[in-house]
Amino acid sequence: MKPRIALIAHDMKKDDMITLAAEYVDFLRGCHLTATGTTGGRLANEVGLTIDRKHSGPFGGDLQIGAMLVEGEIDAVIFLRDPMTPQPHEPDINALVRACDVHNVACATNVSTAHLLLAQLRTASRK
Ligand SMILES: O=C(CO)COP(=O)(O)O
Repeated sequence: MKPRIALIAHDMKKDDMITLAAEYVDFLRGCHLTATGTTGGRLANEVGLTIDRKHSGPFGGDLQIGAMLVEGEIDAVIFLRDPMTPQPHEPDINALVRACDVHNVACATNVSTAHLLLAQLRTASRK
């Protein structure tokens, strides 16, 4: 089965997400990708990925992805959070990260961990 990966980035981290996705584009093309609205739009336009786009984070996108995760529909989350900027939907962000912990779903919240996670998933997919 294709890895099912959620990709989410706050505004100050979106450029990092684009760079990361471009680096793993060949692998990501073979995955089922879900993203919050604006992140997904940029990944589609700038990296050419096919993405299942949910609402923007502040409008419930994190919660939609959290609900998918609870239903067992997401294998890994790359969530590049901005720790320096207050977000209006902080409770939704915490709910998504908590859901990852509750359901033991891998969740990378910074670029270094995202590299480790994507590299591992890519290696596993080649076996
Ligand atoms: O706010 C977000 C995650 O909490 C991301 O939402 P967007 O991808 O729509 O900017």
